Amino acid sequence: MHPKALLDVCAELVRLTLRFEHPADALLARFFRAHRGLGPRERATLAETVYSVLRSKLLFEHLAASGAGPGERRLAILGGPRDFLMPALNAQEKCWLAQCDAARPDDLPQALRHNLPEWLVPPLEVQLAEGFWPLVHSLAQSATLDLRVNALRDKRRAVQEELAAAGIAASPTPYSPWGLRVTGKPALGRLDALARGAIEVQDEGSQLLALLLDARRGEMVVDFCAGAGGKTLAIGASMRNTGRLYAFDLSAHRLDAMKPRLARSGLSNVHPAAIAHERDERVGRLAGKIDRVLIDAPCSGLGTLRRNPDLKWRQSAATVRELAARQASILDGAARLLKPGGRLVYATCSLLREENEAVVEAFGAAHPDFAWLDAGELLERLRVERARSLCSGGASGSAYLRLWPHLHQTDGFFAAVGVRKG
Ligand SMILES: C[S@@+](CC[C@H](N)C(=O)[O-])C[C@H]1O[C@@H](n2cnc3c(N)ncnc32)[C@H](O)[C@@H]1O
Repeated sequence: MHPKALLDVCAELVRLTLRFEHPADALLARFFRAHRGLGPRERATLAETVYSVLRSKLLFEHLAASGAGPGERRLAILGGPRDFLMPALNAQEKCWLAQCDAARPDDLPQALRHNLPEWLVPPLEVQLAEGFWPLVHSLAQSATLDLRVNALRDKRRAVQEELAAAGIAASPTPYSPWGLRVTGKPALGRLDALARGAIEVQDEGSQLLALLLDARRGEMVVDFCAGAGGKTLAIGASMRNTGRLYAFDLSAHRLDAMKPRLARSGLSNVHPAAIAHERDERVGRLAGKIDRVLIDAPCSGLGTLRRNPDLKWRQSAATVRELAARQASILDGAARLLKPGGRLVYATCSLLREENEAVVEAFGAAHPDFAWLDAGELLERLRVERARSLCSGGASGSAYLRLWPHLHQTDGFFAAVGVRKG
């Protein structure tokens, strides 16, 4: 496609994305399905432009206030990869872009440097203090590409060698015993390791949540908010394909997406089931019978801003408040499943205390029949390197798993581990 035409398409996609009617990744996927003729380079340019505009929206809107032509075209010019789009610009646009590039970030107001919505800044500043700006900088980077090796199928070392033979460099993840971190963003679609279920794409942080549940052979386990099964697959493998693993979710559609992954993985201990709500009859029937429950609660997703920068504009203080109420209700419903001595892991990919510590601490205050385990100590016992550096909170300073992009190069995650007293 000629750069001029490509810039027009970039501008149109920016316009559609900034309506925030659909998640950016879904919008792009639909657009690419409808325009199958687009090559990999063109797709990459379009995606990079849209994501860059979402990441730096406040700054770009400020810069785009000068210049001429439609606003979304100016935003697309600011966000687009320079080498590819430069030939599409007229002389006036080139001159304007050079002026924009000359703006010194340090001279700009804070909001144009952090590019976060106003409501999100105080809770992050309070929590992170001097870590606030390192977090901001890490959110401007793209996320790493991590794989989880399915221990039922292969050893991590063997898969690493297989990838190397295919020209893909990968090294063991620093914390997860199952993970490989791939160098760059190679296409993985045609790899035999993927087809035979030896690997799944999964952020190292997600792997650590499944590890923390520590589900054992022969146990009765529930993945309460299983979605398309990212963590279900990891838990099923850690149970060595024994026992019974129920994968619950409200969305039958998401559970359906788990099926081909399950088939590849070789797991036969997983039982997906759609539930209507957290007090569903199915949940009631299993009350008091379950050894371990993972509650990977629906959340604001603010820990995944490197991958989903639109979330910071789609969420608000009000949606976070609503989510916190839903999370409390789901935790309450799911906890009933546990038998005495049974363990729950409550987890989110949110950065906010309101969806994390506050939910768990309110639940703890209302349920004296639950004791709380130290996540740092548990991960240490599971032989995770520098386990306590992944955790914070409580008297020990390592009560909760608390992963941050700027500290751990994972998505942001929270997890707390509770046990029903015997
Ligand atoms: C964070 S996502 C889960 C991601 C999934 N565990 C994974 O690893 O791929 C949260 C999921 O919770 C589901 N959900 C929302 N409300 C629920 C409820 N009341 N009971 C069970 N699942 C629920 C959503 O449909 C969504 O799939």
